[in-house]
Amino acid sequence: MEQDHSPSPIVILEAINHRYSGATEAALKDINLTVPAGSCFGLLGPNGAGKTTLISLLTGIIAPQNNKQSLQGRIQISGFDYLNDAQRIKTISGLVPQDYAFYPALTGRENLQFFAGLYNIAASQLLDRIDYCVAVCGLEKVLDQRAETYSGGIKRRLNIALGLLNKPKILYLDEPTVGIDAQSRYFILQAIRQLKASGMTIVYTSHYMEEVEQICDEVAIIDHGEVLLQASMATLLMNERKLVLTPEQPLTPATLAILQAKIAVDWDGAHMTVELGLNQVISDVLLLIEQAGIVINKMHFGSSSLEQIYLQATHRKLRQ
Ligand SMILES: Nc1ncnc2c1ncn2[C@@H]1O[C@H](COP(=O)(O)OP(=O)(O)OP(=O)(O)O)[C@@H](O)[C@H]1O
Repeated sequence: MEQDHSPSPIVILEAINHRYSGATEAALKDINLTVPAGSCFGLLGPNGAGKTTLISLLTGIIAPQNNKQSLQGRIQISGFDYLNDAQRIKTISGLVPQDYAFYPALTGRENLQFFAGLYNIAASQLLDRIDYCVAVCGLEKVLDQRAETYSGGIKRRLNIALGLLNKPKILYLDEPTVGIDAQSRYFILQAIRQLKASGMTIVYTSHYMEEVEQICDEVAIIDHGEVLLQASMATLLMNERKLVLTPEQPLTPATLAILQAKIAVDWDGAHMTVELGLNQVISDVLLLIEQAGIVINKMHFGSSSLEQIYLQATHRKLRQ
């Protein structure tokens, strides 16, 4: 497994296992992860990989007291120990589940007021807090309509607003953009950026690679309950900087040897593939190639997309 640890993790998981009662296989196996504070952390994996289980564990949906026997390993969140400080962890965590978590027959305002009552928010702060959630999620115009009348996108936004009621330090979003139109998707991604800019740590699961690529700065790919890879987005995409060149004439072994003494180049009989190092500049590489007397007919440069990296890691598509 590849890992690059960022300096100040807010969530630390060490050797975490979880097996649902009655299940033959563990849903989480020896999970080691760190979520950098203030990051937008993308948790990726195919159906059944263990993403929701992991979020449920971190947010106490799978209650810690039920895990004292079965939980091996260590979870620390914002300096609090998972088993001993469960209540404090709850107060700094917000969860936006995959399913709608509101009463359809109530209006948006009534839902916000009802769920705010479940937190210990001082009466003097209550209205401001609801206003904050409404503003982040753009619910002003629909606030006094019943939630069941909302479009899919607005329902998702109300779900997010409810997860923000305790102004969490860490917000867990489980597939917040499933089944919504492009405009709502854009709105939600902007809201997530805004929350991150305010200092909130975001843990985000999604099947949409292009979304994750746009908003996440750290990514973990999990499958069959195991972490396959954790890396910063920059490192992940940077590692994949490849220059593919098609020369006019096939390379001779002698020319290849000269080039290989200077750059990391592979030759498959038709294409040269150059792996660019972090500080390597394309023009320097092209100059070397020109100096070796090679005429290039075609050139392609680009990082792999996150989707390509994901497929390489999991050997399968997101939804099969
Ligand atoms: N309540 C449960 N009881 C028993 N097994 C469960 C339970 N919830 C999930 N599982 C199993 O645990 C494994 C991980 O499931 P989980 O829902 O965490 O995956 P996921 O990555 O969130 O999938 P999806 O993308 O479909 O939401 C699966 O094999 C699933 O069948």
